[in-house]
Order: sequence, then C-alpha cells, then structure tokens
Amino acid sequence: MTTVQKIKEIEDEMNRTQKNKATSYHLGQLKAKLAKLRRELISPTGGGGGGGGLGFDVARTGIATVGFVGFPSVGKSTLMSKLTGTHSEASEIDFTTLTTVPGTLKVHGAPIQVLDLPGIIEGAKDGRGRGRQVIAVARTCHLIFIVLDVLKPLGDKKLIETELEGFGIRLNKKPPNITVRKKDKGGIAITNTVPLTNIDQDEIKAVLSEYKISNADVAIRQAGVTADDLVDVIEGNRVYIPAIYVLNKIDAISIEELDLLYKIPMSVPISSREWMNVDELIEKMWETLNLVRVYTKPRGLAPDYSAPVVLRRGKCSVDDFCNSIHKEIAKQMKYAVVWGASAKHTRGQKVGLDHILEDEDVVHIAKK
Ligand SMILES: Nc1nc2c(ncn2[C@@H]2O[C@H](COP(=O)(O)OP(=O)(O)OP(=O)(O)O)[C@@H](O)[C@H]2O)c(=O)[nH]1
Ligand SMILES: [K+]
Ligand SMILES: [Mg+2]
Repeated sequence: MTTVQKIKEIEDEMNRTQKNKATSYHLGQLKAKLAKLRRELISPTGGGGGGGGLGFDVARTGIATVGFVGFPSVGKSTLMSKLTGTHSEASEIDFTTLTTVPGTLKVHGAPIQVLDLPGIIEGAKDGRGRGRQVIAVARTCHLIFIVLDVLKPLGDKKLIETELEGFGIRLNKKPPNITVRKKDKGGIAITNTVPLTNIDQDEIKAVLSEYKISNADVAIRQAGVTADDLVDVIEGNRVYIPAIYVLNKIDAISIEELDLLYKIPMSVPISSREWMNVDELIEKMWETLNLVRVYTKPRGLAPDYSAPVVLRRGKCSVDDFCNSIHKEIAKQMKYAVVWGASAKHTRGQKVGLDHILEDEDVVHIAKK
C-alpha cells in the first residue's frame, strides 16, 4: 500500500468512528498515525520530495513575501500583474502559470514581494500536479492570499485549506499553548490551567503512546485545544501563517450575492480585472503583515519620513534597526533616542539596543 492509500484508509476509519468516551483513545491513536504518514509525504525523503524544484526557487526580496494560492484560472496572475506591474501571463486556459513569478509592490514605503504561483488541484499535497512544489513555496511566505472565484468560493475554500493543512501549514492560527516535556521516568503527568473541553486524558495518552512517549509532563494552558493541536506540537514542523481570502471576479455577481460573501472572515471581495476594491485588499495586506516602520532622525534635523526602515514584528529591536541599516552601526552606538508609541514620554526616551520599537517610531542613534 502506498502512503497515500494508507492515509485514505485512516481517514475513512476516522469518518466511520463516532467520537465518544469509549472511542477517544482509538481516535487519538488514529490522529497521531495520520500525522506520521503525512510527515512521510511532505519530507523530502518520503515519496518524491516536497521541496523547491525547478523554477520554484526565487530570490527573496523586500521585507515580506506574499504567495498566491488557488485553483487554476481564479485570476491570480491578473491580480499579480496589476498589483506589481510585472507581467505574468493570464488566460482563460487552466494552468497558464507553470512556475513562480515574482514581483514587488510598495505599501506605505515598505517593499513587499508577491509570488504568483501555478494553480493547484485537489490532491496537490499528495503529489498531484505541481501542487506540492506550490505548497512548499507557500510554506515559506509571510502571508498567503487564498484566491477564490466568487462563483464557487466556499467549496474551493475548504479544499484549498485541506491541501495546505495536509502540508503542515496552519492558517490564521497561533501555535497551540501546549508543552510536552519528555522525562526519563515517572509516567505521563498532565496539568491543565484551563478545563479540557475538546480533548480528554485518554486521547492525550493515546497520542503520546503512538509517539512512543511514555514519560512526559504535558501542560495545557489554552482552552479548546484538540488532539490535532497536541499532534502539531509533537510533530513540531508546523508553520503558522496568516491568510487572506481574496474573493475575485465580483464584477460577475450581484450586490445581494456579494453581501453573503462579506461574511467569510479574513476575506476581501475584489475584481482584479476591473480593479474593484483592490485598495481595500492592499490595506488588509498591510494590516495583516503587521510590519514596523521606523523613521531615522539625524542629529539636529527633522526625521526622514520618506524612507522608513521596515522591520518585522518580533525582530524590531533597536539592534535589528541598526543591523538593517549597516552591520557596524550597533557597535558604534552609544545610545538611541526614541519618539513614538514605544517611548515612555513624548519628549523622547533614551534607550539601548534591546529596546523594542513600534510602528512609526522615530529613532536617533547617538554614536560613541
Ligand atoms: N470576470 C472576471 N474575470 C477575471 C478577473 N480576473 C481574472 N479574470 C479572468 O480569469 C481568467 C483566468 O485568469 P488568470 O489570471 O490567468 O488566472 P490564474 O489564477 O493565474 O490561472 P492559472 O495560472 O492558470 O492558475 C482570465 O480569462 C482572466 O481574464 C476578474 O476580476 N473578473
Ligand atoms: K489561467
Ligand atoms: Mg496564473
């Protein structure tokens, strides 16, 4: 039996099994088994490689990368060409785009890289078409645009999510607040600071046993976590990426139909061909990327608002700011003065290299 067939068999069994107290151990086992088979499929040694591949490795530019994922002919290339000015062939024929086409656009002074990708099909994660290469690229993006055709948005949305999830991508989700600390002895000790509503002790034990973990401290600090979340924590190779659902071709539907679509969370309806509502999409993209712009203030001069230094959240200390200008600057710095949201007072705060900056802060570096 191939890995794909084994996966199918387990999925079928899970669908047949009612979730209740008596079956939770068994279901926990199945979930862990499934995750292990999926890992075989997505790791480069198991079943044909999930990595880059010809034409898929593109140089990364800009401060953040946005990848376009969707079924064929939903309008990914049309959108990419119009957003960036870089031509990517578009036509009514499916699979027009066969490789990664990169472009850039500037949003609020920040250069953002956009990757137009080939269309994927159902079963892509299991090796159909170029889907695995496409999804492997998506795994490395800071934001994914899931581009949907408004004429069939909901069915396609679910299918694409399943493909991405099967490849270890978690959309619009934070890593689950669960820790599993292995020990040499003492068995399994489970502590929870919140009530366990969607997972029980049996399920936890089944998952651990499937991973041959017989001694461990498990701490659950988040309400509503499931056996799948526990599996994710143990597998450890998951990526948590924000996604925006781009509902394209709204020029083809009525206002009433459009009203219904607005209810999909994290979605923006647009028409890439008619350039309708694309500005809202760009704003949503900016907001979701959650970047930090920092303006430099030379001594005795006004800040330079035309060219911000753009940093990513989590990598936005004064040290990061210095390093993104020149690697020598941090060494030469005596102290920095910061004005803006991260500063304690409006007249400016004297700070060191580990001070964390906020969007639109102004920084002056005083040299030794
Ligand atoms: N009505 C309408 N048609 C659109 C819109 N955007 C794109 N199209 C049409 O949809 C078809 C597919 O567009 P592409 O940009 O090639 O789609 P794609 O998703 O890149 O397709 P693949 O590369 O084959 O996966 C073309 O005929 C476009 O003109 C839109 O906003 N409205
Ligand atoms: K096409
Ligand atoms: Mg295309």
